[in-house]
Amino acid sequence: MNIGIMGTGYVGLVHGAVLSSYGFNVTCMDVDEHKIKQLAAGISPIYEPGLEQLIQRGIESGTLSFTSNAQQVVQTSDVIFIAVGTPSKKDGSADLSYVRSVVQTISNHLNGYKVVVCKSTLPIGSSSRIAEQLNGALQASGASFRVDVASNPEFLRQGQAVSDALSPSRIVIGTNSDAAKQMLQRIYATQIERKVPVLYTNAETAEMVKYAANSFLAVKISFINELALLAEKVGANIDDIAEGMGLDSRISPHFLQAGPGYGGSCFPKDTEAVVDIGKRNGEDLLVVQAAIQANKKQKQKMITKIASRLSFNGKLRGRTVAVWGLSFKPDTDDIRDAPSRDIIQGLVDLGATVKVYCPQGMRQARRLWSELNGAIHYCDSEAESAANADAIVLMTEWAQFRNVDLAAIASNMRGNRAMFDLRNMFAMNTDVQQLFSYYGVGTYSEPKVYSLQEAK
Ligand SMILES: NC(=O)c1ccc[n+]([C@@H]2O[C@H](COP(=O)([O-])OP(=O)(O)OC[C@H]3O[C@@H](n4cnc5c(N)ncnc54)[C@H](O)[C@@H]3O)[C@@H](O)[C@H]2O)c1
Ligand SMILES: O=c1ccn([C@@H]2O[C@H](COP(=O)(O)OP(=O)(O)O[C@H]3O[C@H](CO)[C@@H](O)[C@H](O)[C@H]3O)[C@@H](O)[C@H]2O)c(=O)[nH]1
Repeated sequence: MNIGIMGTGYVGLVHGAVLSSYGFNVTCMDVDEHKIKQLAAGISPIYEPGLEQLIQRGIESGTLSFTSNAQQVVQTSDVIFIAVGTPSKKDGSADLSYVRSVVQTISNHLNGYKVVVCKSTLPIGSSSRIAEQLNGALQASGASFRVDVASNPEFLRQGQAVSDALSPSRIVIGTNSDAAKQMLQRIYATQIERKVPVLYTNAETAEMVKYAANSFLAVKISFINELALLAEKVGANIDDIAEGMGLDSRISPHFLQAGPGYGGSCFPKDTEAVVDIGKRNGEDLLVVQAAIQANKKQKQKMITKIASRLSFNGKLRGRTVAVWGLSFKPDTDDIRDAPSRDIIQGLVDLGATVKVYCPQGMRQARRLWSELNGAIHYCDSEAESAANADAIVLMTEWAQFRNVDLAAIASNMRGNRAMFDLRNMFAMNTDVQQLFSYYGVGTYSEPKVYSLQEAK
């Protein structure tokens, strides 16, 4: 079977590489020719553990290829996956311009029966509209064939995308077409044999499962983050609270890690999009709206917390803050909607000198946060960023931060040597807490008064 994938972002690339490892003939297509050249040379444009090796193996075995020739992909594929981005528009609704463009491209080149599979996260009803558009055009042109369209949302997590695609938590197949269903069963045969649960439903339900899952997880995070703020006030410990709650299997311990707020390429845009879909259908999704508001508040609270411990007259002029971690989570170089962006902006606005270090996120930050160039200083290591700093803000829980020589780092800092551990990485480590004026999230700590000479 020949599989075409339109869009080589996270989802297209990981999915394509995994399918090629199962022996399918996969061609990945993208309008970004630079990306295609890189990929054809076996270079992954994104940092994702295991992905580059998988791409190289696919190329070597001849099952994976890359092109910017859409016509060739459409015409040689039995199944075409749509995996282009669906970012947020300013009003929160999903920007479907990439989807529209790719559907038009598919429509222009159709030459026989195919199954078109929507992998992108799409507003409810999109797959059916795509089917209408494609089949309407075929009918108008007098073609003697039709296409089937299925919704097959993706649930992979960045940082563990390859293993998630190899062993997904579930496969959701939304279609009324038996032919499309059978084609997808063949594609996922390996996972189905391994007893991965499969949900067969209609396209609208499949599309909504994706928004429901992401917004529920976002609600869970905002819930624990709000309780973390309260825990700090009342002398309770949020990590213990999360453990105590999570031991109830109805609640589950997952996604109860308090932090600086959720970010990334999915939760922020998908929560906004589902609220927009609700409004268009006359339903106010109040719980999701509250999660979005709480997430904004959380980031602001982190800025206020840092400023209240470090500031002089509410300002941070003269203070130097080292930020560890820019990516929205560890093991990815993705900085889309990362909480670090808003928190760094808040610190810069208060006058702080901000030095940043991230194991993988700095290349993207230099490129995408150009407005911050000049306002922040990029460093080559944790130690360089913290040298002579008043505080470290641990923004993202990269595992390597556990292995740095924190005693040496603390000895090169100044003032009260504050550590704002926004991921509670060292919340159980009393040695680390003795090296710094330590502040976790949702962990009670006595306010410490900044004791060094005030900034000029
Ligand atoms: N990133 C994730 O972890 C993740 C997980 C599950 C679902 N999703 C969903 O999958 C979709 C893709 O997300 P992503 O993060 O992989 O996207 P992305 O923004 O990283 O990449 C999209 C790619 O599509 C390409 N593209 C745009 N227009 C095109 C066209 N007309 N033809 C061919 N290629 C085109 C772009 O050049 C880009 O390389 C989104 O709807 C997203 O919500 C993402
Ligand atoms: O207990 C938690 C768990 C996560 N986060 C934050 O939530 C965000 C998202 O994390 P995660 O869900 O691990 O990353 P993503 O790669 O964005 O994956 C989510 O978004 C994808 C795109 O839709 C889905 O496919 C995945 O199932 C869904 O988990 C990150 O900023 C995390 O730091 C927390 O603050 N606390």
